[in-house]
Amino acid sequence: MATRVFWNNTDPDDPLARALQPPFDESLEERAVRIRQQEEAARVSKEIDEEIAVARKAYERRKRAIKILLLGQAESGKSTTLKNFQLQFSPQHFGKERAAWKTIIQLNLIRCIKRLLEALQEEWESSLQTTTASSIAKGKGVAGRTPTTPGVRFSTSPLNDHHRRIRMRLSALLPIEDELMRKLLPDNVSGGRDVCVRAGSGWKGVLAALSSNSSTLDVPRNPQPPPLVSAMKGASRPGTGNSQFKDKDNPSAVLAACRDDIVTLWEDTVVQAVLKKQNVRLQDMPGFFLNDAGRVAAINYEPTDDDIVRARVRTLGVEEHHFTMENGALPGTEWYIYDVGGSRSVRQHWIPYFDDVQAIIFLAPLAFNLTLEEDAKVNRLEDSISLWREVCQNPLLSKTTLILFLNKMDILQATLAAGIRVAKYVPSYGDQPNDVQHVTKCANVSRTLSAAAAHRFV
Ligand SMILES: Nc1nc2c(ncn2[C@@H]2O[C@H](COP(=O)(O)OP(=O)(O)OP(=O)(O)O)[C@@H](O)[C@H]2O)c(=O)[nH]1
Ligand SMILES: [Mg+2]
Repeated sequence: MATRVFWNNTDPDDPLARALQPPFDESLEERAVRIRQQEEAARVSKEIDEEIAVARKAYERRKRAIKILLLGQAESGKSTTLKNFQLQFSPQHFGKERAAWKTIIQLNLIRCIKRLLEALQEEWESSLQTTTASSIAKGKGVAGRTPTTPGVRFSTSPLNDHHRRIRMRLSALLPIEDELMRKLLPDNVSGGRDVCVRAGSGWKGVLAALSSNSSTLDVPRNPQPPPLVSAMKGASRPGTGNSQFKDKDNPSAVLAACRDDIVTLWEDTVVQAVLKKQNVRLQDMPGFFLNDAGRVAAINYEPTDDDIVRARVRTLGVEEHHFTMENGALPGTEWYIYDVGGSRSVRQHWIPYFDDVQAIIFLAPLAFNLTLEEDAKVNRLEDSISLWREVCQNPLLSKTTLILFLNKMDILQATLAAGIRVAKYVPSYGDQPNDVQHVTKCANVSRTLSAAAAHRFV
């Protein structure tokens, strides 16, 4: 058998060749061992050569690929832009992630329900009163009942026992949320009201596996009566072989069991009045799916493309998305899109990506009446403007193409149509007309920035 050796110099004066010479008195066994070692060394060397060739090819491919960095404050729409891009130009890749998004959408719905239940709880607590002789005389009491003894606590809320019962049943969704969040973020980072994911943690794989496992569970197609009730009473125990134990950990089954309650509670006029009174606009929450609850909470729910685009996860860190364009102007080209977290505490992680991308797409939502979630003193529009200014003036980006997307136009139009005045929230806006055209012009500060103006697109 031919043996490949590292060093093939047979010059007797060469010190390395001399050192590698087999000893004169080498036995047959020693020779066999030596040859085996040489063969092993040759195999390892070949493997290393192949790995280097693969890495070089990947490096060349990456060098030729189009690399884009998405920037902007939290909730500016970076991940949504990425999803829209994938949906448009790489639909097969987009479709493969459907299972992971299903769980995120279910979590988004559960978060909305949680906020709704909190608002109801606040209403009950704020309406609690203690009877006094005068309140009894006025006939005040719990819906339809008049307390007759002074010192008894009662509620003056229009919410009644029917709402209370629904709320109790829906509270079974909360442990599901905790459990899913533990699987998504084992280090338990709080994302405030949002579902969070850590970049590079393989969260889509974790969720896709969860989603396919839960669809193979023995779940009732028409959960009547809801399995949830027995789960809440602790009737199902592990090891009993009762499929209802599995159901209580399965988001699809629990949501299906709660579906009618969710729809009933959300559509209830008294509940809507309470939300209005408390100034709680759940429809403005990122990842709002209560209007779709009948569909999303169905046992056989499959997310639509639109659901996936609307789903909300807060990005922590920087996520690299690599895909090949399937259609469009450049089919077959490889793209790397970096999606970053936008909240103030994570913006320092953007810098290492600055010198490796050809273009930056900067998302600036025209949310003039909102403040940052991480700092309620900072107006979102003003933050976007100063952030865009910093990006434009960064010397590391002097050769990078910068593209400004003025985002969430639909929200701007609705806000202006509701008569909300920009100057009230952004004093520097002055007495300019309160219309889309002027707000857009105000946000487009790039015109005033001198640095590398040739590379700015708006
Ligand atoms: N109405 C409306 N909503 C939008 C638009 N673009 C994005 N959204 C919503 O805004 C929310 C935040 O969008 P994301 O894309 O998750 O924001 P992000 O910039 O990635 O946020 P972080 O990951 O926290 O930095 C989501 O619920 C989106 O559905 C838009 O043009 N109009
Ligand atoms: Mg994001």
